[in-house]
Amino acid sequence: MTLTAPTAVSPSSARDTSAPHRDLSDREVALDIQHLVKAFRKKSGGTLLRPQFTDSRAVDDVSFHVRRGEIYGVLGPNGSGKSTLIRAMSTLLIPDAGSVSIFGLDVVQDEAQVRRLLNRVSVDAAFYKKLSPRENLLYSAQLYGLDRHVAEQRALITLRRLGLKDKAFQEPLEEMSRGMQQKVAIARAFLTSPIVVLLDEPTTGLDPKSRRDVQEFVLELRDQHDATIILTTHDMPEAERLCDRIAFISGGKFVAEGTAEELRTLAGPGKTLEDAFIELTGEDLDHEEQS
Ligand SMILES: Nc1ncnc2c1ncn2[C@@H]1O[C@H](COP(=O)(O)OP(=O)(O)OP(=O)(O)O)[C@@H](O)[C@H]1O
Repeated sequence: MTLTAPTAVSPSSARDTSAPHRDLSDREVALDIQHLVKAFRKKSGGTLLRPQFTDSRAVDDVSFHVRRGEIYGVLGPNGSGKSTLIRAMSTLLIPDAGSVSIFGLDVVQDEAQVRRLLNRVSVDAAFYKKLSPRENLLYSAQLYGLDRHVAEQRALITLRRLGLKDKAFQEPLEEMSRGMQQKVAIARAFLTSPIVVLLDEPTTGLDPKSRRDVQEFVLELRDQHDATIILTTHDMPEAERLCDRIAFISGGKFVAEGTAEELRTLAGPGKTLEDAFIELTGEDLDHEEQS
């Protein structure tokens, strides 16, 4: 199936839990992704001595743009290519074809400048687990070339905002819950005051309170810090609550893109976003998640 760009929006009788529609069409383009392809070599057969390999496209000819201040969601099951897309946008993977530009800078040609503009939070954030959040963040601040004092203050403000107690700032990370560690990962990403934030499944595995803390922080970033945010998720209510526009990804391809309401409308009257996802991709998000 090819990318469907919904245009006409008819009233939907489905329960509308989505973010209020904001018209961002006059804003400048923050991210422009054109025909992006990233493949990985996978063993496809042969023998132990003569293995055969084929290239499998994790991201397959994906094009989209995101406007300044927009929250853009990429919704798809496990293995659909979300993380690969985020890593290609954040200079961690070199695309095989196509381009990613961030405020006019190319992620391959202008890598150093791009890294000053963006930061990424991933579900598998790496830390020195025996050290405290404070020690981890000060170490990162040093790598970023930031003033220790400024970095510490900035990290404390973010952690407090995310609901972490000051006391936890000094405890070893290995003693903290996944939710708390994720908040530390977010605080670390914000040390550099990025204007583009790539959030790869920021709430996966979090308890409801931590999930809500993180979601509210994302909205605050958008409203108070003029950040442009790309967010991947499997979570339909999260996508509806946070995202101005959503893309459905399946098998490395964008299958549809639009506001939550537009996507629901594509599936028909009275349909939910989940119904739309199943109808447009032929996949069930929950089922994929379990498998
Ligand atoms: N470094 C790699 N080497 C080989 N194959 C990879 C690599 N990274 C990802 N893949 C493959 O690319 C495909 C897409 O993976 P990706 O991690 O981007 O999906 P995802 O949607 O983020 O999944 P999840 O929700 O489980 O994180 C999968 O088939 C995966 O096995």
